[in-house]
Amino acid sequence: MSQHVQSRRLRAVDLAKRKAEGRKIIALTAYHAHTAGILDPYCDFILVGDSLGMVMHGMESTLPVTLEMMIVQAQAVMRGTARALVVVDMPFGSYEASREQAFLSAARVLKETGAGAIKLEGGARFADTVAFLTERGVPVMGHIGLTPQSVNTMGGFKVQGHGAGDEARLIADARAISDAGAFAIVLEGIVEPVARAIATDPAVSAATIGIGATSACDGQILVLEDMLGLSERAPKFVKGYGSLREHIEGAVRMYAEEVREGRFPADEHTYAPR
Ligand SMILES: Nc1nc(=O)c2c([nH]1)NC[C@@H]1CN(c3ccc(C(=O)N[C@@H](CCC(=O)O)C(=O)O)cc3)CN21
Ligand SMILES: CC(C)C(=O)C(=O)O
Ligand SMILES: [Mg+2]
Repeated sequence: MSQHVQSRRLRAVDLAKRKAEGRKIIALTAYHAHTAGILDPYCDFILVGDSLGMVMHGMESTLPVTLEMMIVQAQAVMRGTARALVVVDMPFGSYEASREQAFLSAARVLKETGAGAIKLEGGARFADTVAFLTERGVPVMGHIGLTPQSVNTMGGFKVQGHGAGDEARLIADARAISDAGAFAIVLEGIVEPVARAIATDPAVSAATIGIGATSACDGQILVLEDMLGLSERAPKFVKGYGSLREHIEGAVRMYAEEVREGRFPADEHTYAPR
């Protein structure tokens, strides 16, 4: 009898194992079906991030993003992918009020999109929420350090971990979220030695995913439009792997020129009568 090998999506539990295996976790954000499809063979997980508010909609922060916006883009990313785990950000206001609010919002995301996990921002104070969700079948990715939804209380998008007190707080945050059952934790905008201490902490069993953190993390993530060179401005931690802005501008300039001069459309772009 032949064994039928069914290809399936990676799951949160598969990524959790990577920490022990020492095989790096590759991740990028995506908000659209087609870009997500390009990433799918290369990424272990694709994050539908609430950064979509800033990247797609020109918002000044991620605060105005709604659960409905996240669900619509997560549906698009699910349609465009087959292999990668899809993780969806819980937007500001959809999970902080109570563990129950968090569960109801997370359940909507999993039911309406088919995504395999959610991500929420916050440290030790959200440990009970992480445990509540995990115990009820929702895989949770944590996110500590520079948490953009706290821009108003942080006083800007400020790198975290300066000073011994802040280091101790971040280490406690990582341990609390990990102990609560998070399968992974995003470490964003944390000074390198502190991020390294967390990523190599034997008391942190969750896989660590860095963005502006340290190469010692179990994986890395960037906002796709930033690394492609499409974003107008990108944080210092971004490496440009492409220059899409110039590429798009060049194409649009040529198109405008050809339309102006009547060189587009040419014969091959028009219909002859039958
Ligand atoms: N396009 C995009 N890329 C991101 O990485 C991203 C978003 N949007 N939106 C949500 C958050 C906001 N993020 C940001 C935004 C700005 C900085 C920034 O300008 N940081 C300063 C250092 C600030 C300080 O420590 O005082 C820098 O120079 O990088 C960092 C992260 C990360 N996330
Ligand atoms: C930057 C990543 C980690 C994120 O949370 C987002 O894109 O919203
Ligand atoms: Mg986010």
